[in-house]
Amino acid sequence: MIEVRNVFKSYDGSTSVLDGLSLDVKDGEFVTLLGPSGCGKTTLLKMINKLILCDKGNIKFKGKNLEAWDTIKLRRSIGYVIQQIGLFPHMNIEDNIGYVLSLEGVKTAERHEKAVELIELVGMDRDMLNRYPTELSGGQSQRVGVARALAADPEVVLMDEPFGAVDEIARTALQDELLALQKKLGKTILFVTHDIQEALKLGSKIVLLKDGRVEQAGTKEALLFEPASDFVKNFLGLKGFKSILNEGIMNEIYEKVVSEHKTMDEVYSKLQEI
Ligand SMILES: Nc1ncnc2c1ncn2[C@@H]1O[C@H](COP(=O)(O)OP(=O)(O)OP(=O)(O)O)[C@@H](O)[C@H]1O
Repeated sequence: MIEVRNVFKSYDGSTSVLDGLSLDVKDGEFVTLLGPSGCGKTTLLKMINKLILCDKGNIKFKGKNLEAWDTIKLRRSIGYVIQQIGLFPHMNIEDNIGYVLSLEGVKTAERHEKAVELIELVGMDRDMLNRYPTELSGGQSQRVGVARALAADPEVVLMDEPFGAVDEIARTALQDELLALQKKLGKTILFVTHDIQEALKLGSKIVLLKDGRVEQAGTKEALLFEPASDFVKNFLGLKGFKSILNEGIMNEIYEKVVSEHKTMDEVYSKLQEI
């Protein structure tokens, strides 16, 4: 779906932000892009959406070079969700979601139908369509951002720290819903995050960037158990392990310990046993 080959980018003509980056995103894949602040994650997403151009290298979308794509057509095939989702404050939620469709000349009744379908798809009540952006919580705004990005039925959705500004409970719910949504719709997703647990939870493939290049790409098991470098090992570290344990093992340990009413000493020796 997306092929990035040996891409270079410098904003100031001397420091490389992307430094020979290559990356593949396959049809239906959920790829999470992880890396230290400033390593070029947002730059790469903007490049795929033709918001900025690379200095050298090549990017293909569906087998065709980006230069050969009509920019408007490309952007309609690629949904884009960012942290400050930028809903239009003077439009209600229905019009926000249907904005791209209105540009395409889709009639009001059809836009309404689509907005109802999408708002319910992202787990919100259709009554919310009449509200204005200032009347929504942070988590609800992000859901609307996802609904809006899906309105033109894009094949790919680029997401740049979409859940960065919401609290942990809303964030966990949004992550679970996004996973369910991706399973249902089969969209290809490229998701930027600086949160290690989020990257490992969501991605079927995790790509760790360092200094504008891919340090390692693979499943979470590959990155955790076969790190390509000390950087990968140290970057994922204990947080990475904890996020695997979260998926059941921690629960099992907790249930075991709680149900057996151990004293702290007993708990400690039990944990050592495990
Ligand atoms: N328009 C710009 N002009 C000049 N420098 C820029 C511009 N946009 C980004 N940069 C610089 O390029 C580098 C990479 O930025 P980018 O936003 O791609 O990183 P990132 O990995 O997404 O970072 P973060 O995790 O902090 O969001 C940074 O050093 C940033 O300061």
